[in-house]
Amino acid sequence: MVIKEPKSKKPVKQGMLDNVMRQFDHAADLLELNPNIRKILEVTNNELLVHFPVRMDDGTVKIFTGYRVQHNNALGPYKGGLRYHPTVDIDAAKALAMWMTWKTSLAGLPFGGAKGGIQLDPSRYSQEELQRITRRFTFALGDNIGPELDIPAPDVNTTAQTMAWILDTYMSTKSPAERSTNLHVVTGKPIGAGGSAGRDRATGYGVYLTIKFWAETRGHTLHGKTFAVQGFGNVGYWASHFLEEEGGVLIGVQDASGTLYRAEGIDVGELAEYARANRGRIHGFSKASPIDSGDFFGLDCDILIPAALGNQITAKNAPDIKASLIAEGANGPTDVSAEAILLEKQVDIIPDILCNSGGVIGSYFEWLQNKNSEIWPMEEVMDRLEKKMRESFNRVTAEAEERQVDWRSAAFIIAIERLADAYTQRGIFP
Ligand SMILES: NC(=O)C1=CN([C@@H]2O[C@H](COP(=O)(O)OP(=O)(O)OC[C@H]3O[C@@H](n4cnc5c(N)ncnc54)[C@H](O)[C@@H]3O)[C@@H](O)[C@H]2O)C=CC1
Ligand SMILES: O=C(O)CCC(=O)C(=O)O
Repeated sequence: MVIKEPKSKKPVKQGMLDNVMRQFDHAADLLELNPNIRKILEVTNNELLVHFPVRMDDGTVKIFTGYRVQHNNALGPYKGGLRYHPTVDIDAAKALAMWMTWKTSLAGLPFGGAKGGIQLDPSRYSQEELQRITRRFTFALGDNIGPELDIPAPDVNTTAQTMAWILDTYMSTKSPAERSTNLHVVTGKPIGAGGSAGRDRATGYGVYLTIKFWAETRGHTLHGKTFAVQGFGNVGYWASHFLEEEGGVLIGVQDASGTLYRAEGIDVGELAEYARANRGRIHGFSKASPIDSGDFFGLDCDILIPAALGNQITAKNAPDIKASLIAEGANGPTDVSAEAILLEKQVDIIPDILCNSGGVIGSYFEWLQNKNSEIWPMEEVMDRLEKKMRESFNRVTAEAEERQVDWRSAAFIIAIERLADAYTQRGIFP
């Protein structure tokens, strides 16, 4: 199924914002979405940009720029990660916040969508500096975040530790009575600081589950299936770990430091151990061969898992892709023109808002446990996660079948319809 150009004539900007808007427009056209609801959903509710000073280890003061975009909260508090990366800007935050709105809606969660972060390269700062940067950013965000208002979580280059610093800083601004009841201001925390069992692996496990469901749908087994993963951080590692457990063979890996290939398979645990000792980088791992980064997406494998940044699969490299499945661990890894090429080639694509939704579902479980003073065991978290992922996957494939559209369009339609119902039932658009 080829994605048609949207009817609306907006200026075409390169980048993730253009991509998510085109995806939205396409689904809204298919749905014949009420034009008033369309107007609401195509804009963000709030966009916060903060500049804040931080003292560096050498005593100098540096000014940083942070962002938090709150796209929509019709279904519940704003929810979404914080990214620390040089490419973070207002448009990136807007695009990622919109994807969060569709993702939480599709998953049937009582959340809206937000995203943010800081424009920086974390590899240039010490841990102490990153802690001070995070604390000053949290202070600058002030009461624009909150457990019932906007709940951040980890994303690229932010971790459970980052969330713990945010929690601690946020708490320090509250009265003693509020301090014990605000643990759910962030999710993805370390377990000892109120985190949930399983949130660390929830996104990668969800990616693996959708691949497993895909294999069932197509009548395949995962045993012996070859896969390549771009990004060997939280999402890429855990997705690879679970796929390997099921008999999948990792033949290619790319991260910001390099690209590796081994036709006979790369041991996921060994590579992870190497990366852990090498500041998270895979470069220099001796049990696989370094290859040219431009050859990564054309690797001969069954499954490709982009689990790094947006707009990685483009019209330039899409024709080279040999995999029969793309499982989008990352947000927005495939641009609209690449998607048209891939669908024409009959490559299956599990869209990001479905494929990587295990993370925010895991975050919802953490938020619920904090709110209700509960602690769930790992098994319960993983069982509930699997149930929710299966429901979402089945709904998307059934909608796609019924409407004869691709999986991304079906996922967007389900997500937008839920939001449209919320606005209609509130009586705003009788
Ligand atoms: N952490 C989470 O729970 C969730 C993350 N995601 C998405 O998954 C993707 C990855 O996130 P995380 O694993 O959390 O981040 P991470 O910071 O743990 O790992 C990012 C990985 O991407 C690699 N990378 C960065 N730039 C690259 C480039 N130009 N080429 C190749 N590799 C590059 C890094 O080297 C690293 O291995 C992002 O798109 C994020 O938005 C989506 C849902 C939830
Ligand atoms: O866990 C969350 O709240 C959001 C994670 C995230 O940023 C994402 O799903 O893209």
